[in-house]
Amino acid sequence: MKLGRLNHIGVATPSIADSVAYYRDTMGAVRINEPFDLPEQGVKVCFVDTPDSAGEVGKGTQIELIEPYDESSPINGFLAKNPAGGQHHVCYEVEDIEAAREWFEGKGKRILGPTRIGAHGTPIFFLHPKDMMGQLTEIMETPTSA
Ligand SMILES: CC[C@@H](C(=O)O)C(=O)SCCNC(=O)CCNC(=O)[C@H](O)C(C)(C)COP(=O)(O)OP(=O)(O)OC[C@H]1O[C@@H](n2cnc3c(N)ncnc32)[C@H](O)[C@@H]1OP(=O)(O)O
Ligand SMILES: [Co+2]
Repeated sequence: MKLGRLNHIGVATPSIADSVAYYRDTMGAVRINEPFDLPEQGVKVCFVDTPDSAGEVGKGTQIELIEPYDESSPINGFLAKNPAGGQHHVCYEVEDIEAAREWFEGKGKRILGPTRIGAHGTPIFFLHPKDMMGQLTEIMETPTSA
């Protein structure tokens, strides 16, 4: 498996509206996308775009703001421990999601649940933070338009 680009950093928040104000007013983000619900993943989502090395906004790593969708959200435990929110996961792209799954399985890493469709419309899976140097790690297949 070949590690791809850092697609996004997931940031858990009790309020996407408050986080949007922070990225706009304190961090000077020039493009913040419309929030949307992803009930099948138990979260509300909002992407903050950063520029790539050429300065092109929308081509760089994104900040993925995630707020619980309901009481069964997978991020409720994290927010109970970190009520103000904080860095929740890192997400790397790969060319072939099934090959990546086999790669991590072969290394004895715990995969959290099935491969499913993520917020970018491509397949994703998660790896347990205790097997990944303390970081909850999301692996996503590179979008074909990228
Ligand atoms: C927007 C859609 C999608 C995308 O396309 O990008 C997403 O990103 S969705 C993001 C939300 N979804 C997920 O996080 C799914 C995967 N997560 C899980 O299955 C669980 O959250 C979890 C990682 C298994 C944690 O479950 P939880 O019940 O909250 O905690 P535990 O008590 O079981 O935790 C065990 C252990 O791990 C530590 N921990 C928990 N979360 C994190 C984290 N985000 N980063 C680092 N460490 C984490 C936790 O503190 C426990 O440690 P100890 O206390 O030392 O036992
Ligand atoms: Co994510």
